[in-house]
Amino acid sequence: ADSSVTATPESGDVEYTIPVKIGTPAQTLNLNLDTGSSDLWVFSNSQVTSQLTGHDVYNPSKSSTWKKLAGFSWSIQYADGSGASGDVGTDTVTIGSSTVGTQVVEIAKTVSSSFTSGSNDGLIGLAYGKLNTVSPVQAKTWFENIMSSLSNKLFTATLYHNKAGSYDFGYIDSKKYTGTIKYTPISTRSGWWEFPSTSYKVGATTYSNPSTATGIADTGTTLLLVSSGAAKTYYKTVSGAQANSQVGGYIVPCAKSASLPAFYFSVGSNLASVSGANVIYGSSLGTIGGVSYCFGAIQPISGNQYIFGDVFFKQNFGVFDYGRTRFGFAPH
Ligand SMILES: O=C(CCCl)NNC1=[NH+]CCN1
Repeated sequence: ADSSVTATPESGDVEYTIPVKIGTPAQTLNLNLDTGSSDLWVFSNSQVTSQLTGHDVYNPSKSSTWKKLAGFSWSIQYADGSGASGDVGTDTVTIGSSTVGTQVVEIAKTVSSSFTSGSNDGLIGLAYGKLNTVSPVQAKTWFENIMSSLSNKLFTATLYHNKAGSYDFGYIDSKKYTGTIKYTPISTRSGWWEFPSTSYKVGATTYSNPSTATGIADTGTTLLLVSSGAAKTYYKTVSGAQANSQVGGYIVPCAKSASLPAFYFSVGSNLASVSGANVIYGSSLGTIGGVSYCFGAIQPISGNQYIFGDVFFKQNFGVFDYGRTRFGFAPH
């Protein structure tokens, strides 16, 4: 059955979690819906208790429908250096009113410090199953398991700054965006929701990326990670902006002044944009010369696979169309 679930921004819009019901009776955990990975893993009672403070925990021994997969394991490292690993089983997993009766659930035995101190109780990865880390047999994602029961094999993302949004499964709610949805074919070779991103625009000038440059639509990444050239070109136009090695990236004056232009970047053959106001990320890091500075939402990444994270989705409705191997967006 098609369904919708609330997407809650964790502090500072660092990530967006959804309530996921696992097992019988249902144990509800708040998972980070991550279109940049493909493992469904949860905090569990297999971890040392010092890792569990402040988290909801899945205890498979309390679920009558849990089945352990003996000899299976998982271990994942994310691009931001965080990671987790543990054991594997199956159980019933419900999001909204959509239930997969036998979903591979990866229970954590250990997680890295950023997860211990973070606000999620695990991740639900909705990229392609080919990125799943379960061994010796890779697992399908929850979406790959549910999609044949949906009206359309797609899900959409509607995220906001500091306000509850939603993920919808199986349908497109035309009230959630403006204008028309622009689609681009996805190349599934890598397993990510990946498409060409060969240009960007700052002010009136359009610049080229390498012809092989791509971007991925990644709700599990907080910011907009672009080429070093694009970041440099953008911040050159922002009075007061600077690359700050102490902070580890570009910082900008927090005052929402008009001097922050929009940043445009190609998603396939269409241009997407992030407004200047959305380039100011989080709250003040401190003052320099009496001016309070904030972290920039546009930051450089090495290589030519850019990562369009939550900053993109705070301004654009996203359509992950698995059935037609395409990604679509429209301003919201
Ligand atoms: O790992 C990535 C980048 C894929 Cl290129 N996104 N997803 C994620 N989940 C937790 C931290 N980051």
